[in-house]
Amino acid sequence: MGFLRARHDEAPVLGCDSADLAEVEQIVVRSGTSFGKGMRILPPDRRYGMYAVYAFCRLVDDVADDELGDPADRSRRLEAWRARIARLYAGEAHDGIDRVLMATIRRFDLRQQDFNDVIDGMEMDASGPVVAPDEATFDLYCDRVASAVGRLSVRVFGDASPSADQVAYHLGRALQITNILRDVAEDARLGRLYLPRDLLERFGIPPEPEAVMRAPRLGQVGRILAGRAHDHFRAAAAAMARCDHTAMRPARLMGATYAAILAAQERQGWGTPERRVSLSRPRKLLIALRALAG
Ligand SMILES: CC(C)=CCC/C(C)=C/CC/C(C)=C/COP(=O)(O)OP(=O)(O)O
Repeated sequence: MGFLRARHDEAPVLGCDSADLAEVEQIVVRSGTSFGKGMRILPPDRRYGMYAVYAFCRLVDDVADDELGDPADRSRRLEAWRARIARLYAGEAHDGIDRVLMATIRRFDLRQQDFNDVIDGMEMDASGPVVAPDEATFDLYCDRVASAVGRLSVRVFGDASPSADQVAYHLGRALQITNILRDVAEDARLGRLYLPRDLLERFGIPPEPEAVMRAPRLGQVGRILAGRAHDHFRAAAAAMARCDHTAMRPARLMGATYAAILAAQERQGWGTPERRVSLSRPRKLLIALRALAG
């Protein structure tokens, strides 16, 4: 694993063992996440720090999504994660993921509250399923599962300013709303429905996953939520302009990738939610080149 060190006389990445670093990296690689490229462009300490944050998110998300366990079992496992995070802040690490996470927390001064917010968001799924939440719950969910990840991420990227937290607030919501619109069918198969109840009611759509899939007026809801996502993408770009330009490169790339997914969804329309939109490889490359040139 010598490739994790640039030169023999250089300090190891985050002061961690290469086997521990490889463990968090593997979780990211196996996930095939759309956000992988955004992480890979970072310098080594920040890159592996982001891998650790993503690995944490993936693992708690897997608990929330585990259909084999019952809600009480999932909640217990999420509480175990909360205790595990508390132990990291007390200086206690037991395995490779713990060690890289602890190094990341210390190096980038990450806040325990943000980890707990992510766990609280997963708990909403674990004890759920979430079905047509009211607007306040919808916003809280987006804050916990996406903006809290953003609050951890911007610090790892290299900007801990209030403007960077504004980027996390808006970009997190923009990404999550886009993700919800793209994955309506996949979520419905799991009995989940993240579209806000108030909007569904406004267009006479029953707040049930299967009904939403067949609703002729789903497009009305889709267009309103897409409009909100665009507003958040714009507000995130305005906040980014007040941040460290280099630090925000991954945020620009992640935003551009998901903005393109939203645009593809809008082009496809809202009548065939079971057709999940995706971006071709050349398209992704072009998006990356444009986002990084800016
Ligand atoms: C500054 C800032 C806001 C940084 C980004 C924070 C961030 C990565 C939030 C994630 C929200 C989200 C839509 C997760 C889905 O991930 P996934 O890996 O399942 O996505 P995929 O299905 O598209 O691959």
